[in-house]
Amino acid sequence: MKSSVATLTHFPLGRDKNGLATIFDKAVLKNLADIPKEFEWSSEELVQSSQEELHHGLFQVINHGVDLDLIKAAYEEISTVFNLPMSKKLTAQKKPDSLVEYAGAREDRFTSKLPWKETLAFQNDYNKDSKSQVVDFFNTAFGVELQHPGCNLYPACTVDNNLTLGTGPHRDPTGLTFLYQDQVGGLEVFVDNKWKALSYSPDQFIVNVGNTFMALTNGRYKSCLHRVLVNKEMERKSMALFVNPRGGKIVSPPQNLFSKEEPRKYPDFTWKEFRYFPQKYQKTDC
Ligand SMILES: O=C(O)CCC(=O)C(=O)O
Ligand SMILES: [Fe+2]
Repeated sequence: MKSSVATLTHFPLGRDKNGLATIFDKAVLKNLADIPKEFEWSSEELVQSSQEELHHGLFQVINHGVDLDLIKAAYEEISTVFNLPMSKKLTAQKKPDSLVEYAGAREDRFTSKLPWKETLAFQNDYNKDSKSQVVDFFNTAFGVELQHPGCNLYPACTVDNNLTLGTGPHRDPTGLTFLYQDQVGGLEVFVDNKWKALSYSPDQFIVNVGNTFMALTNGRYKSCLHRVLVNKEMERKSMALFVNPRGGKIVSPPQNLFSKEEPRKYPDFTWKEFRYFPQKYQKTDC
């Protein structure tokens, strides 16, 4: 028998009683008989990418010095938050003066081809005591950098339609994205014209080159095309740290990275102008 929720007009999983908030509730999802059409990606998007030659722009990092117990504790915290009642989570929907933002299926940004996930984003300022080389680099290049941590929960997608994605193919607009995925796996990168799965390892961070870093290196580092598959049995959680320039800082590559033979590939831009462009046109949360 088909679930009646799939017949609601605007958003198949429903809205709150004020009509403002998207309901993307794993308790409801597990009873769906069909995947709502908003979550179906086209077969091209599932298989292909562009013709250009791609370097994958992704690094797997171990020996990073982050305590595994800290990662575990962060995961427990994420579970606590995502397991809160839906009514509580919806109170953290985007408000103009809030740094915390909860969203279900990102329906606030897209109305079709939705990602099968809930997200919680927040913001923290640069830690001046940090000894990290990456932070130092961004600090030198951009003055003071801004970090956006976020976490994702991908509910199990029990209906087997082969068209639903946890996160659709996209490149992050960021400088760099640091990612941690759990044992469920599902993160894939497009390399040598194929999607390649990234295996899970408890001590592994994944670093993606984003479009801003690509522009900063005049295209020497390619930004990474990636996506996340859904899992039929298990829910998946991931944590991301998006490292970006301060809003008003102009992103411009150093002079020695371009010449007559190797001209500028991208115009100057500020992160403030740039960040909302991919949010509008691509499936990404950064
Ligand atoms: O959940 C993940 O592993 C990746 C999420 C992602 O690509 C993003 O938030 O930009
Ligand atoms: Fe991403």
